[in-house]
Amino acid sequence: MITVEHLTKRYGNHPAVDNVSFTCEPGTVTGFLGPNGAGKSTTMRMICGLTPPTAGTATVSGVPYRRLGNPGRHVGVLLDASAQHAGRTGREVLSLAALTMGIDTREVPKALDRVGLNATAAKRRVRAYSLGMRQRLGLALALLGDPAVLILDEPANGLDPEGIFWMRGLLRDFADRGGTVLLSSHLLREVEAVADQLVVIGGGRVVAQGSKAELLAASGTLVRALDAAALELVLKRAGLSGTKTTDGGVVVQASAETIGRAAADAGLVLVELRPAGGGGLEQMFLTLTAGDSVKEAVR
Ligand SMILES: Nc1ncnc2c1ncn2[C@@H]1O[C@H](COP(=O)(O)OP(=O)(O)OP(=O)(O)O)[C@@H](O)[C@H]1O
Repeated sequence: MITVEHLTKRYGNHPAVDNVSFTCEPGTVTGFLGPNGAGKSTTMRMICGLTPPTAGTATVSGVPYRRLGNPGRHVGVLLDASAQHAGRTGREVLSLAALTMGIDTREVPKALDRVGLNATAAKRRVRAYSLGMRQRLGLALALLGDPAVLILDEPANGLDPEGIFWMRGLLRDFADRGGTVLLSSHLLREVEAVADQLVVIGGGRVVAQGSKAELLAASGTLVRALDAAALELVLKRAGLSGTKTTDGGVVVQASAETIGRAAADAGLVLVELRPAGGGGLEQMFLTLTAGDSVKEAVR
């Protein structure tokens, strides 16, 4: 269980994280989504006691991270895949961590095997690892203490499609066995496939949160017309704000009927009018992070 209450971090006058609250329950994967600079890493660093918050609190299994005795046995953390000592081999990295956590070093080969690092890779120095291999090593390290909670910042970075598929399976299995996972990403497709819950952050603030199903259902209406410029004009005249999609549609925070009537009144031919949720999480993400008016609409 992770509980974040009113977490805030200001750098000078800049609010990197602004009054962020959410919980991650056992048995679930929570996707922590946001564009670059949204405040994901800063939030995760605060949860892990690495960055002191300006205000607010965060607990893991009911306790602030810094007060956890032997934290690696409670929570597995992967914040930066390149944080490992480049001169050590993968096996050395895990062996040292095992000694620190009081774990039998005979667990190390199993941990390497679990993340798909073979005996040759285990003997290589981390500086020779690809980013994907570093992510795998970071995951092995996070899982080594058999924790109940995983906190992973962009763990899919550098993994190939097969690696991403593998990681999803691993996280799903971890949650299905009662674990709690908080997983950040700016690549929405990655999270869509594995998360049950979503927290979407933009400009340091939570702009949407809830179950994936709820959020997709509440993501507005996608409309497309033969004449895109005329549609824009009609929406503007009807006082309907929208966000353009990359393929010529518009996502509008209004019902299909409202949009359809406005189009009919103007004699506009629509070629598509449907809940935007069917277009996937990416559309919702674009909508939610598009502008303040839209953010207000989802509060
Ligand atoms: N140590 C720092 N000093 C000053 N500003 C910072 C510091 N760390 C982060 N920031 C700022 O806080 C904001 C949030 O950054 P953060 O790294 O948390 O975002 P993010 O969502 O993790 O994005 P990314 O995926 O790009 O890392 C950004 O505007 C960033 O420039």
